[in-house]
Amino acid sequence: MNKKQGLLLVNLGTPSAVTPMAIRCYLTEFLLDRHVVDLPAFIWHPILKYLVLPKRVPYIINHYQKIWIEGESPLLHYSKRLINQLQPALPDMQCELAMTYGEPNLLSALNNLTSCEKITLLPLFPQYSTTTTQAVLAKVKQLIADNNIKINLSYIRDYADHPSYIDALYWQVQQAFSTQGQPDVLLLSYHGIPQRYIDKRQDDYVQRCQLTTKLLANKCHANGIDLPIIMAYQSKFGKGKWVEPNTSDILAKLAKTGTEHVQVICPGFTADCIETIYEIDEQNREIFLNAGGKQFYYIPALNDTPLQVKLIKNIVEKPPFLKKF
Ligand SMILES: C=CC1=C(C)c2cc3[nH]c(cc4nc(cc5[nH]c(cc1n2)c(C)c5CCC(=O)O)C(CCC(=O)O)=C4C)c(C)c3C=C
Ligand SMILES: [Fe+2]
Ligand SMILES: [Fe+2]
Repeated sequence: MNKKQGLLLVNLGTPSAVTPMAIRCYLTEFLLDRHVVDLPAFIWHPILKYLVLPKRVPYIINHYQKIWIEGESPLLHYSKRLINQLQPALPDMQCELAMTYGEPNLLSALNNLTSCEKITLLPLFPQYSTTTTQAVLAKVKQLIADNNIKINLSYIRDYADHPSYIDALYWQVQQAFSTQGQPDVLLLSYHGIPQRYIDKRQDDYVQRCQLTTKLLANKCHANGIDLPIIMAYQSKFGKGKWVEPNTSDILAKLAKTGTEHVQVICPGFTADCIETIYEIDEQNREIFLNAGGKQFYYIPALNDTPLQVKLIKNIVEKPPFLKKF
């Protein structure tokens, strides 16, 4: 039986294998998207091909190798598990997963949903950014036009301040504190973006991250968690100024000024991936401990937990900013 309603979850994308070719393919598609890198093509294309990829692919492949789970990238692994948990929780909806770049393919997911009367598109980026959410929206629009797909599609711009999202983060923090003890500082680390996108595109990403931080901090403080809750931006890529402060700088500074125990949560990542498992839990852990810190704990992403399933169910049932395509 065809379901009347459809739900399309879209995450970023990840290499399909830990081979130089697969990683090169993934990075090429991702980094050629003008929502991600906006440099003029005649400058950026040769830089990417002759400078960035020959350096980045051999560097990043070792890190992907270490984090690979059951034959696939963690981002894909957790996103697939999430959709499998979500489908029985939303029995009247047909749930599909796609990636902006690579597989599962966005066009196939759209085609699978054409028999639904109403479809909700939820980009899995809690904080809107032109580099992620807008990239999904533009690609979906293009695919619909190019393939003459007839669907009734609405989208959720983001859910940075959705009460169920703040609740889910709060419970994740609570759980960490009850198993690891309360740290001296809780650091919220969000993926960074180039500063010029904030200025040129009126991207409100930073405001959306600040709002999540404020609401989560209020919730923690209202529930008797009395410690500094701060935020920073990670994963700087390439030259040029990115939004600040930088996560690694903050962790080094905290350790040098006497903070012994830090816990880090990455609220912008719906699924654990190279940027959390390697960059935060390995690279930034080392930075903190080498600078004199004593205890570091990375609080996992919501992944396929019941908290995440409930969160998405609530968002879909009470959507914020539902917009027509
Ligand atoms: C100019 C480059 C980049 C921008 C802008 C950017 C924004 C951005 N990215 C995410 C989420 C993820 N990024 C991931 C990996 C990743 N990101 C970049 C570059 C930019 N990201 C690169 C080159 C990579 C690949 C890994 C690497 O070489 O370091 C991932 C993980 C993918 C995986 O396979 O695990 C996620 C998720 C957000 C939310 C964001 C802006 C808000
Ligand atoms: Fe990224
Ligand atoms: Fe990175």
